[in-house]
Amino acid sequence: MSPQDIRMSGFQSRSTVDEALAWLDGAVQEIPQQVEEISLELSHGRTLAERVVSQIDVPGFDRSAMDGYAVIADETTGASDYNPIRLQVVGDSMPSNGYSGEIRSGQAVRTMTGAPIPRGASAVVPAEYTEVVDDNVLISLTVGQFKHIGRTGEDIQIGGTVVDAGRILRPQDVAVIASIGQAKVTVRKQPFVRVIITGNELVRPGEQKRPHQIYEANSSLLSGTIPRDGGILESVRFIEDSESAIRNALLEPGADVILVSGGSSVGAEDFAPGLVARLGELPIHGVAMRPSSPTGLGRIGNAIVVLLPGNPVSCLCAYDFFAGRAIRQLAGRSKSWPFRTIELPLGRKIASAIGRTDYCRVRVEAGKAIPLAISGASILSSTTRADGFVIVPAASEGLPAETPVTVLLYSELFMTN
Ligand SMILES: Nc1nc2c(c(=O)[nH]1)N[C@H]1C(S)=C(S)[C@@H](COP(=O)(O)OP(=O)(O)OC[C@H]3O[C@@H](n4cnc5c(N)ncnc54)[C@H](O)[C@@H]3O)O[C@H]1N2
Ligand code: MOO
Repeated sequence: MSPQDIRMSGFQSRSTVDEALAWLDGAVQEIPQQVEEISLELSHGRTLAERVVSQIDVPGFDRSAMDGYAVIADETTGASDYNPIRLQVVGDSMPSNGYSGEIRSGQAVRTMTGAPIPRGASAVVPAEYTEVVDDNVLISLTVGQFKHIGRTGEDIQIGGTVVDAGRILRPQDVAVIASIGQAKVTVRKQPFVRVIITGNELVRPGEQKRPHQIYEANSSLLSGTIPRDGGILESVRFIEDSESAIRNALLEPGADVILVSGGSSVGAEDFAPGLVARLGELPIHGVAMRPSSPTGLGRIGNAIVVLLPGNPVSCLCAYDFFAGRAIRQLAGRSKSWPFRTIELPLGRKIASAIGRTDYCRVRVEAGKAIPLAISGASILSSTTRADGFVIVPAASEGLPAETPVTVLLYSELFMTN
């Protein structure tokens, strides 16, 4: 056994969650930020790396906001149902095909929504307040200057910032960038995340299993959480518990983050910790938390490696505490939790221990956060019965019933940068 080999000897000491997070954030920050230029249609949900500045005014010309008649506003003064004003219709202004002349006193131009306002006109009277009589139009509404005219640059002005860097692009952000004629944007690269699933007892869903085998669930979990956090699932590799196979999967280039599920602990077949320590570094292995205490954090070259405990709840918990946070930051998102929260009183006490952070699944019922009774780290269904979770901080010995707590809601996502 190498000096770092703790197999079958147990964790000698554990890092605190804060220490683990501090190492992780530091390691992520050392990785140079990478950006790429992509076409606009592919940019939804991506993090904008450079602010977008408009080279044009939008609209680029004064345009009609109504179907109706472009007029000289002053000439409608006093117009009403009882006192319509007669103007001569001298032409049409259509979108993309404006009226080429200039309106003079006593004239109007039939105009459509979005069409350029003819020279000389200063307002639009909507069709509802007009009546056509031969070549003339009767106007029964008094309109002020620029009424129903969309002014040049009223939406976006030349040189104005349209969307700031750091924004996770929403559909309307992408649309506004399209509206200034830009077809590409520079965004943060998404990290490639490799998932290595270890465990000789695992069988893929859909296949036959023998009595002591179990169906593999963690890759199904991670293939949902990784894209949620802005990562790209590079590959899922199902690997036998053999040192050389795990070593190859760790060393192959192409991943920014490597998640190893299972084999994180101190069992005889738990090869991953020793390998990561020897191929790179594993400064965190064993965290004072429940579940997920065997979690490991390290790196090999520029790739961040997270050892996720095999127990599915621990896998989810360790992913959310550490892996997701790293992936979000690499994707240019916030390191904070991607869940909406609510404050509720606890329905029942939660036991904990000083020095240990607890991840406690709760149901929300009748305005209270009810801790789930059966909630061991192997009870995956506890996470589907739960609405969210409460974090009991290391400084706390536990929380009595009625304590106000913050519930992080699994199904209400909240993405920020
Ligand atoms: N001496 C010690 N033993 C253990 C400790 C410890 O501190 N000292 N910690 C325990 C805790 S806590 C956990 S969690 C586990 C984590 O161990 P591993 O990461 O090595 O996980 P495995 O042994 O491979 O698996 C644990 C459990 O989960 C099932 N599993 C594994 N992978 C999957 C998967 N992809 N899908 C579904 N289920 C999976 C596996 O069959 C086991 O039942 O270590 C304890 N031991
Ligand atoms: O992380 Mo293990 O967390 O409790 O079964």
